This record gives sequence, C-alpha cells and structure tokens, in this order.
Amino acid sequence: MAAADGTLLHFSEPQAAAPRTLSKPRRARERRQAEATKRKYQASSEAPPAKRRSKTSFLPAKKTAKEAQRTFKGKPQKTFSPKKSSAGTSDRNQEQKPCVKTSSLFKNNPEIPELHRPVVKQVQEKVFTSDAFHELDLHPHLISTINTVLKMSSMTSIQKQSIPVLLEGRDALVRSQTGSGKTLAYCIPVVQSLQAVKAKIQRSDGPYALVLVPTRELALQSFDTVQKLLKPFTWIVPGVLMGGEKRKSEKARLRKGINILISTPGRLVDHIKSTGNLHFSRVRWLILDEADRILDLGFEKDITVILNAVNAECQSRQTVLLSATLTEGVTRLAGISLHNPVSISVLDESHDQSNPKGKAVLEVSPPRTSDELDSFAIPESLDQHVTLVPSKLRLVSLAAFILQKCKFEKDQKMIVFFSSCELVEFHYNLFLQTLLSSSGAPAPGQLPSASTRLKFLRLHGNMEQEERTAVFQEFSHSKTGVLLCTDVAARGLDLPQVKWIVQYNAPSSPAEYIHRIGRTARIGCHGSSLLILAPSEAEYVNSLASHKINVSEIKMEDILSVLTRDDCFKGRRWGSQKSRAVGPQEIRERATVLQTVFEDYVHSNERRVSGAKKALQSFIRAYAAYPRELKHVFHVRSLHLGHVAKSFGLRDAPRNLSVSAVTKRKANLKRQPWVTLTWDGQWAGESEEENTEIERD
Ligand SMILES: Nc1ncnc2c1ncn2[C@@H]1O[C@H](COP(=O)(O)OP(=O)(O)OP(=O)(O)O)[C@@H](O)[C@H]1O
Repeated sequence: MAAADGTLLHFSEPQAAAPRTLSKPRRARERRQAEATKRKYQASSEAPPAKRRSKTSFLPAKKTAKEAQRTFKGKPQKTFSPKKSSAGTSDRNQEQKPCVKTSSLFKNNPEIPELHRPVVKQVQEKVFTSDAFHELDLHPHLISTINTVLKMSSMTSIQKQSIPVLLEGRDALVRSQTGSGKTLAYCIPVVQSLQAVKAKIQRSDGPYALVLVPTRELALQSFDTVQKLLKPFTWIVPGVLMGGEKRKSEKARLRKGINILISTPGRLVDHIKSTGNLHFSRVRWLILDEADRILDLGFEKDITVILNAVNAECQSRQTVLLSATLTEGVTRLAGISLHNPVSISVLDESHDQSNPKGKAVLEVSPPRTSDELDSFAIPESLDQHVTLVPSKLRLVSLAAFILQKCKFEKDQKMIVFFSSCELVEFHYNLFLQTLLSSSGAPAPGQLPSASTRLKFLRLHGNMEQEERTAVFQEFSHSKTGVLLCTDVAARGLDLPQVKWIVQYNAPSSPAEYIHRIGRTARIGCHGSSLLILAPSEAEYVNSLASHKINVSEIKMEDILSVLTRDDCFKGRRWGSQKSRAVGPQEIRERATVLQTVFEDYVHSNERRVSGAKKALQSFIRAYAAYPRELKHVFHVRSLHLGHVAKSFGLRDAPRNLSVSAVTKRKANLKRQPWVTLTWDGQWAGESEEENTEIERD
C-alpha cells in the first residue's frame, strides 16, 4: 500500500480479520469486545491519528519518506515485497537482498499529553554520620579490617542505628534507602557475635548464620563482603550456595562445614531436600536481605520449606529483615515469626518534624502511618526523569538515548531494565549488530562508523551461570558500558559508578521502581534515571507521585536530536549541505534512517524476524501481567500492535498473535493461563482474572 507521500506502508493499521472458525457465543463476545475496544481507542490517547500540539513538534514532511528509502550510507534502495522477504532462503542470501522502505515513524501517532505532574516532597534520609566504627564496642581486629580492608572509617546512619541493636540480640526490621550500607549493618554484628563465641566455632559445626538473598549475583556480592570481614577470624568459614553452580561441589563444601551460609532460597531448598548433612541446630542468626522480595509470592513455597527445616532443629534465633522497601505487612504475609521486633529506619527532618536533627528513628512496632509506609526514601543525589514516547518511536528513542550518553559523553555507565529475558536478548543482539562498530566492512544493517566507546552487556535469568557471573564481574569493574537486564539486577547489586538507569518497560510496583533506580546514586554519589512511557501510560507519573516519587520530563525531541550529531544517520540530502541548520525535519529523517537500519537487520533473515516476534510476544505477555492496581495505566487492549511491532523492527503487525500469560492464584498457587489474546487489527480474547502476576525472570 502506498501512502500519499509515496512511502510504502507494509506495516499495517488494523487489518481485515483472517478467517477463523468460531462458536456463536465466542463470536458474539468478540464482537462486544471489538466494539468496546473501538470505543476505547476513540477515547484513549492511542487514538489515531493526532499530531502533538507541542511547539517543537515534528511536522509531517512529504520528503521524509523519500529520505527513508536510503540506507544510512545515503544510497538509494530498491524495494521488494515483504511476502518474498524471508521464506525458505539462507541467511547469506537474505542478507544480500535489498532493503524495504520504512513506513513513516512520525505519522498516525497518538498525541503526547502535557505532563501535569504533581510536585511532591520526597522522603529523604541522611546517609552518613560523623561517628567512627571504633566508637562501637567491636573487636579491634574487626575495626581495623573495616578501616584497612574495606577502607571505611565513619558509619552510615543505618549502620550506626542497627549495629548496637542487633548486638543486643533483638529481632529487627531494617529499612533505609538503596545504597546506604545495609549489608554491613547486618554483616558486622554477625561477625562480631560469632568471633566471640566462647568454645571457638568449628567448621564442622555447620551454619551459625543463615543469610537468604533473592538472586545469585547478590549472594556472591554478600559472600564477598562477609569473606573480607572474616579475614582476622580464619576459623569461621563462610560459604555461598546458588543455583547454576555444581550441586556436587556444593554438597562437598557443606559436608566440610560452612558457618555463615549465604544462599538463594531455591538452592537452599534443593540441599535441604537432597543433602543429608545439612543441619540447623546451631543457627543463631537468620537474615533475610531484600526481605520484601524474599517473602513475596515468588519465593513463598521455598521460604516455608526453609523455615520449617530451621524451626525443626533450632528453637531460638535472632531474625533480621532488611530492605529499602520493607513494610511490616510482609512479615504477616509470610508467617515468619519475629520476637518483639524493633523497627529501624532513618528519616530526614523534612519527613519527621519531631526529629529535627534527622537522626535515625528506632521504634518498637506499631510504627509509622500507612502513608509513610507507602512512601520510600530516595537518594537525594538521584535525578529522576520520564519521557513520553509513542510506541513506534520507542526503539529509536532508546537507541538515541544510549548513543547520547554512552557515545558522546565520557565514562558513562548505564543499566537498561526490560520486563523479560526475551526482550533483553532481542535488544542486546540488535544493538550489538547495529550500533557497534566493526573492523572491516559493515554487515548489512550495521552502522559503519559507530564508536568503539559503546559496549553492550546483558544479564538475565535464562543465561548460563558461568556467563552471568562473568558479566556481573565485567560490568562491576568496568568504567563504561550499557548493561541490558531484567529485574534480576534490580535488587541489592552494588555496581560502582553507574550513572544512568533507564526503565524501558515500566516496573510493576513502586518498590521495584525504587530498587531499579537504586542501582545508581549509591552511598552519596550522583546518578540519574529515565523512565520511558507511552502516551497512554502518562498516568503512571501520578501513581509514582502518590508514593512521593518525583520525576521531571525530558522531551522525546531532545532525546532524538542527538542523532544530528552522528553522521551515521545522515540522509543524502543533508550530507551535501553541511552548514544547514539542524531542525525537527532533519531529526525526523535521521530517526527514520536509524529505524531503517533496525528493520533491515530484523528482516535480513527469517531467524531474526522470528526472534523479533518472540520478543514482541513476550512484551505483550508481560504487559498483560501488570497488577490490578495498574491496569488502568497498562492495559493490553490499549496497545496498538502495529505500532508496537515497529518498536521491534517489524514492518508488519504479526497476524493472529496469540498470547497466553500465566498467573499464580493466591489460594492454591497453581499457575493457570488467564488471558489469551489475538490481534486481527483489534484485540480479541478471554477476559482477565484478578490478582495476576507473571514470572518475570
Ligand atoms: N560506612 C561506610 N562508608 C563508606 N562506604 C560504605 C559504608 N558502608 C557501606 N558502604 C558502601 O556503600 C555501598 C552500598 O552499600 P550496600 O550495598 O550495603 O547498600 P544497601 O543499603 O544494601 O543497598 P540496597 O538497598 O540497594 O541493597 C557499598 O559499595 C558499600 O561498600
């Protein structure tokens, strides 16, 4: 189909339905749903086609499409029918085929609403105190290890409050902002108390302390800290158990004895069930780091097994729960028993008028108001941003933002969060093949002169453990790089010098938002975050504000404008007119060139097309799984599949895309399909159930 301006529109607006055989009631239901959807589109901001009423809006330009016929090299391209594009040909043949024109990125987009975000006062905490570790009653060797090995002298606020209380033997709920030093707040008391045990601890005694963390990388990180603190106390043996490692060697280490045992819940359950020699009779400490995550539905079964096993052998122990987003509700949910627990948190004077010096607050429960419990502290040095981007422009906007920060600015380290492993894989391969430079001739769809400064890494739960660990170490030690990841990297990881956090898919709860952005601006450093939302999702900003989270807007045009600094995206017309002023028209054209690069890559062979479809499917599945309280913002029926497909480099909306998301029902924990959707120009399918949650990693 040809547009008025000559662009070939392979990618479709709602199309004629493919023939289907349906039962009468199903047909009637679909008709009702189709009508409802139509009404919704008419009312929603995804309604086609409306221009943005912004001063700097990109005006529709007739010549844009012609420019889009060129590759990034500026050479004219022939076109071919997409029907011939892939079936039955080898990768090499496909890669030699000419490219198809890109349909207009800037037409038929929903209007971008003005963002009237309420300005709220964020909860803030004071990170550091002027008090030194040697003021605490700790073993002198422990103090000198903290000073010389960890190179720390003064305590953070949460450490100052927690360490003495934990040394008194109290159960505790410890809550303070991300990157404020909670790991040492529990590690120091554990080491201090165990080194003082009178009949010296023997390795063969087995665990005295059990530390549970939600991910393998966090297990490694916590193990590393404990190991450093134990340097002077060589008779106490730390150990880590985590999925992906060889069970046999873990069993052998358990047999020899581990005194401070750090583990992910799943792996510990494995060993409880299969390793005969794992005993908990000497356990004195049970620590749940990222406790709200560990006690939520995803880990519930495992935690029950662990608690039963520990309770069966040891009657009294000290339990400590820690998280930046800890609420007392989690303890009720999980049925974990705490004995007269103390709540430890750090609040700034702006939040608590009765506490003018911003001192930490110690409370014996019941603690704060529900409003306060719903609002989590955010590091003061963290600048949070949001940008509203129509679906079709999401991919080029993300790429432009990465280029802006990591190619044109020095020493930038960035983490980009996606909602599924498939999405990470897809974007990782795409960016690696298109945005990175290569020596020699560029591959089809590859930019010839992209900077070597760019480095992409990826981390998600479907990777082999060896590679996961290698990536974690590499990104940890690197000064630059872009880490594409799932929420597997959202909690607890302390990755130094990360400057930017990008959330390409919005998180499913304010707590996850806090943890994701908390990978930057740690321990007083400066950092920034960007949340990318579709126009129909603008309401999410209010949802964040209701949790006292403040974001400021960056305009999409400002993100895309970086492309004018990059000659890789030059159209032919602009190439010969160097002195020409940069305007919205040039930005549009360059964005179109970049989108063409992506589409050429995706359509260069059948395998890549199917990878893109798989990623799209996974995106929709994750979208369908937002919790009930966010359904008014993220509803799968407000997605325009054709537009979303474009952000996967697909020229056409896949027909009859069927998405089955899974849910765990609270009552019986059985996973059941809850929504099956098909797209025939409009969404049709089963209606959803409540309380849905998807396995994200
Ligand atoms: N007293 C201190 N002085 C200087 N640096 C510290 C101190 N305590 C901890 N740190 C450093 O601060 C960083 C963040 O600490 P940590 O990872 O324990 O934070 P956290 O509160 O657990 O964060 P999250 O909530 O994200 O898990 C680490 O690099 C740690 O080494």
